[in-house]
Amino acid sequence: MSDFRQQALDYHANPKPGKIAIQLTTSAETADDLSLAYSPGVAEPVREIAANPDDAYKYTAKGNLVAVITNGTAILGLGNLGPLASKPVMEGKALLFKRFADIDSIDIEVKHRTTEEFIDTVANIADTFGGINLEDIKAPECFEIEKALIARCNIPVFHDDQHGTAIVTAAGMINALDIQGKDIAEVIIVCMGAGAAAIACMELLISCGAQREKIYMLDRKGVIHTRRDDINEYKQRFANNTDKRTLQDAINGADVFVGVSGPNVLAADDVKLMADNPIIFACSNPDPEIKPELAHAARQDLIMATGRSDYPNQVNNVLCFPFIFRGALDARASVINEAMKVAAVHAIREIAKEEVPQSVLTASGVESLEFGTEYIIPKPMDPRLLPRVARAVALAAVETGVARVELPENYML
Ligand SMILES: NC(=O)C1=CN([C@@H]2O[C@H](COP(=O)(O)OP(=O)(O)OC[C@H]3O[C@@H](n4cnc5c(N)ncnc54)[C@H](OP(=O)(O)O)[C@@H]3O)[C@@H](O)[C@H]2O)C=CC1
Ligand SMILES: CC(=O)C(=O)O
Ligand SMILES: [Mg+2]
Repeated sequence: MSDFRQQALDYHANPKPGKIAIQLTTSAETADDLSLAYSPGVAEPVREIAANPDDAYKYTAKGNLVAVITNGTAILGLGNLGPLASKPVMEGKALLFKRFADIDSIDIEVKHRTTEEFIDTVANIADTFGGINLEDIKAPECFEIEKALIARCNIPVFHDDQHGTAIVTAAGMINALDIQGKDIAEVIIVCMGAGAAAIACMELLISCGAQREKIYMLDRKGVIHTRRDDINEYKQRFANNTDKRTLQDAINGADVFVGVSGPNVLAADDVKLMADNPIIFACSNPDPEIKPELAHAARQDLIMATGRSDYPNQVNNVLCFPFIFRGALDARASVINEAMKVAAVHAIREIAKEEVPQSVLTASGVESLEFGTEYIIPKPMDPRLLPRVARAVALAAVETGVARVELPENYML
């Protein structure tokens, strides 16, 4: 067994199995404590909440509690390995919520027969939580699931693989285009993958100025074009009126490659076909569409990003979901809307242009980081992400009328 594999297994097995636990927040030592925490004292908040459901935010952990919910149908780029196998990833998301935004979170892996059954299961438990982070649910079901749950729940429901990924991709892409001297409205974009992450990433890039007809989206069968009759309604939106059929057809002369598909689908020879100063976001986890070493060997003028922590330029939804939920929970937003997402894009990308704190350099094991080809986006452990992104998101919630509490004027300042 490789050293790294054993290290990863040991990390998950020790000192206790898994990565999260529950901690008490009040004293529960004495008989007096117990009479308050449990019977008879617990009856008092029960009565209050029964009379006024909003008091659940006052007397329970609801307001700082996010459920990470999956059915395990698209676990990273590993595919449909079922709910139980997805548990380490979901515990990982809970770890990240706590580590980066002090949000308590619990993973819930749901077995189900039909999409309706999944939706019912989540909708029926939603009131327990302050927010729901849907994770690793494959397309196209993920679109219907998220839409139905947003309609049925009065707390934010956010499919991280769609919107978290799109927000971070847009933030990194705007900066990368800036560095490469390219105009988002002019660039030819190849998107490998046509699932949850791909559709959301391309829609957000279009909102940021990219031209739909300059996007070539590919699934396992090749380019999605207007003469295909085997594509769902979500892929249909990206059907390009083109004669291009293969990855090689599409990437010839392309400025940008965004990979949200699977491992090793982009060859060094494909990279050589791209336009000058190309950008490659190979975001499949754990193994990217192309290894950075191979891509850099093929092109000197490249900006390269992956979803991983062990290469420069980590384009990963961890840069978004803890912070966007912090802002949404603090504003008690009823939803996470477009304005909140766009606010997150700009808050994230601006940080990369500023001087990097020493704590980030130390945690990254480097002497310096400066906005440029090897540093297009902040590191996840950057302490500025929490206040900046949460504030931008919460203010956007207030401005768009979805906040349900007043924010202190100096919130996160
Ligand atoms: N870095 C990050 O932050 C994130 C990265 N991702 C990565 O994106 C990938 C997709 O995730 P997600 O969108 O949630 O999953 P989905 O199952 O919703 O979509 C997967 C898509 O990728 C396509 N695909 C898979 N393998 C290949 C291949 N070999 N060649 C071409 N297309 C392929 C599928 O094609 P078809 O439609 O034909 O089946 C499908 O369109 C994963 O690798 C995941 O790790 C996802 C979220 C965040
Ligand atoms: C990062 C992530 O959410 C994924 O790869 O699915
Ligand atoms: Mg995911």
